[in-house]
Amino acid sequence: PWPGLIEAYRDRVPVPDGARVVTLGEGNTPLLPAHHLSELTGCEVHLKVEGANPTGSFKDRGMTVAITHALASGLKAVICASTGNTSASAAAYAARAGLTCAVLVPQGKIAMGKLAQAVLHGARILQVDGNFDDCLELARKTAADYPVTLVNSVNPVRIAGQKTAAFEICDVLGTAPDIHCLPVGNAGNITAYWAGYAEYAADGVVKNTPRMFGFQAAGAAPLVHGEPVRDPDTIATAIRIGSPASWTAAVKAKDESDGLFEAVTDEKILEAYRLLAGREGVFVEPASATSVAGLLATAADGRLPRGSRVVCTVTGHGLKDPQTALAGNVEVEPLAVDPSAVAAALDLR
Ligand SMILES: Cc1ncc(COP(=O)(O)O)c(/C=C/C(=O)C(=O)O)c1O
Repeated sequence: PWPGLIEAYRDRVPVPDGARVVTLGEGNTPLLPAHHLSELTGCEVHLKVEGANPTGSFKDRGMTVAITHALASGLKAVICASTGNTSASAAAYAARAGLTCAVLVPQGKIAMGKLAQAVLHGARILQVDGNFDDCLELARKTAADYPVTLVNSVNPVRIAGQKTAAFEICDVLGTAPDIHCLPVGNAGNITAYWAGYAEYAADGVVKNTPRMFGFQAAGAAPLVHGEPVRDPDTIATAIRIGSPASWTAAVKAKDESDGLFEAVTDEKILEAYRLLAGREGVFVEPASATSVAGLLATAADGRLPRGSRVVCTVTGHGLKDPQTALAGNVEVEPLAVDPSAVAAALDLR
């Protein structure tokens, strides 16, 4: 059976000697061939389905390591700022470890599924009248002044855990992909992927590294503009971030990999969101569809060499944000009154 991420990559993920490993069986997520996207782009496209993690997003990869370290440190509480998924993951792993968890979330801008998770896992939820960046500043100040561990991705052990996604992709494909597409918010994940690919290449496990294609929502694209965005806004609330904490490392990953940052509109994000669920059978939250919206945009304007081996990370499960899933997307079928009505609804006549 899959032992969880730390045991699976013991020699590559640092944990304190004798530490009790806190795991929920995270990692080993599907790398799914995307037949429809491959046809559309003329590339060999795979989806790294991170919604399959225990709390429904890639955050679990970093949180198993961060909470294992926090428990070993003897401190009794952890804190994080979050647009939602980090808080859901921190709350779950803290509960598993018997630690108290405080989460700072932007008031009214957290998707319902994520809030439900933090509530049920028993986190102390503090809604901040501001955006994610304000939450992170408050979390950092609190962790500096009080005996509580900050478990945001500014904590390097989070990056150490998240780089394992790159290892899994290489272990399955036998090589690194030519191009890796992913959404970018606070920029911890693109930093972690690049660290993982570079580590595997440096150790000769793979012979190549991918170009890192980081995509941001047009209303929240500081890395694309080259300067912070004061009032970021996008329907993809998970990446509604104006000043990424891992800015420098993300730019380094983009430059070293000969990659790019590009913005995609909310409209294109929702198109990819519907296409993933409707044609590939993969239900992701809007921020996750940003990577596929970006893939399609670069394919459309000829920046994706045909036949390229591409991996798109889809970072969170669609159930995280049921409100967006149902907003204006649903033609409610008439009540099924008799078999002919059902047949009609299935166009079986
Ligand atoms: C579904 C989903 N997709 C992409 C991102 C962007 O990753 P980063 O570029 O590493 O920030 C997030 C990030 C969420 C938080 O930052 C948080 O939960 O506080 C996410 O939840």
